[in-house]
Amino acid sequence: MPANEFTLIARYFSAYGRGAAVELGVGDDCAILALAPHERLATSVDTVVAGRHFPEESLPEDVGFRAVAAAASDLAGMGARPLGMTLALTLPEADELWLHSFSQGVAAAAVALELPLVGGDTTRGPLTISVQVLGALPAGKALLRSGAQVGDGVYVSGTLGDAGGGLAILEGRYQPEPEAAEYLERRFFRPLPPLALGALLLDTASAAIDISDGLLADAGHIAAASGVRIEIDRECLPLSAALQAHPDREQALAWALSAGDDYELCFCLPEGSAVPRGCTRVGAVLAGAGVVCAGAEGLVRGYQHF
Ligand SMILES: Nc1ncnc2c1ncn2[C@@H]1O[C@H](COP(=O)(O)OP(=O)(O)O)[C@@H](O)[C@H]1O
Ligand SMILES: Cc1ncc(C[n+]2csc(CCOP(=O)(O)OP(=O)(O)O)c2C)c(N)n1
Ligand SMILES: [Mg+2]
Repeated sequence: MPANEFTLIARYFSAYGRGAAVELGVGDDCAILALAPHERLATSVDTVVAGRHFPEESLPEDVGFRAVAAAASDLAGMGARPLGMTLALTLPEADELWLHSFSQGVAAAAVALELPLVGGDTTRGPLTISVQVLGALPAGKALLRSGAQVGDGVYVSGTLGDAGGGLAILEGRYQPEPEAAEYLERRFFRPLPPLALGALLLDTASAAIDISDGLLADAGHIAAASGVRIEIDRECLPLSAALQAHPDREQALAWALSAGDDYELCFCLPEGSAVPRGCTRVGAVLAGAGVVCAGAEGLVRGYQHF
């Protein structure tokens, strides 16, 4: 007999819900999560669709991991402490091999990012995966897009452009050495948004955003929300060893500026602030509007869904 939706939920999605904040997880009308006194709830949802957010032929385990990480990235961008997540899943059929592998990826991300799976929804239709994340923010603190001040430095975490390179490999547009290929594909499928860095920045950063659409586009959201101009220096962009080995530096820089899928942070710090480990200064906040980057005039900024 084919499994019904409750069997599928029990089999694949009910075992990853334990966490310090979880009072009630999968199985009732709502989950119940506890906030500490003086904390507030931060929440965000992101959907991923085959062929648009990941190649159709991706391994289900990678799809599951990536969907959770992409959603968790917004908690990092806000400085929120992860509490838990819910998963809304629309499936064309009850393919248990697919579900087993997918749920392993979700579970791996749940552990890595400390986001217990506390609830969700399972329906039939074209494959669509939505992850809602729940986080906690201390009273009066949050990393908003709107606080950048003229004179601040602009920083990013980690390295940029790796996922763009990974997608190019998956789509047959780039063939590096096997070691670089493995690293770049992993950066596409297994991003780890820097949640601890987000929380650390709550006391120092004037503004922040997670980089999902590419540095130029996402820095543009800070510039617009803060009423400032941001200048990015292409030569300062942090590139991984794998991208530095790219024979065409222009292509590597283009990925770092505009391919997106990085799930790193872009943030602004007042002059003289200590720079967190693993972060790089890439530009400055000036009076005016928009994002300027010499040498990047022709690049498309941000992924357009419509
Ligand atoms: N259908 C919608 N209804 C209400 N708010 C939405 C909807 N789609 C997006 N938003 C909100 O618009 C803002 C920008 O969305 P998006 O670009 O997806 O942000 P992010 O890159 O952080 O995921 C966010 O605050 C998001 O919550
Ligand atoms: C097959 C495939 N093609 C293209 C991309 C590139 N891409 C798709 S959506 C996107 C931006 C982020 O997605 P969005 O739904 O806008 O997420 P949000 O900004 O809301 O977090 C990027 C860079 C991809 N990840 N996979
Ligand atoms: Mg979104």
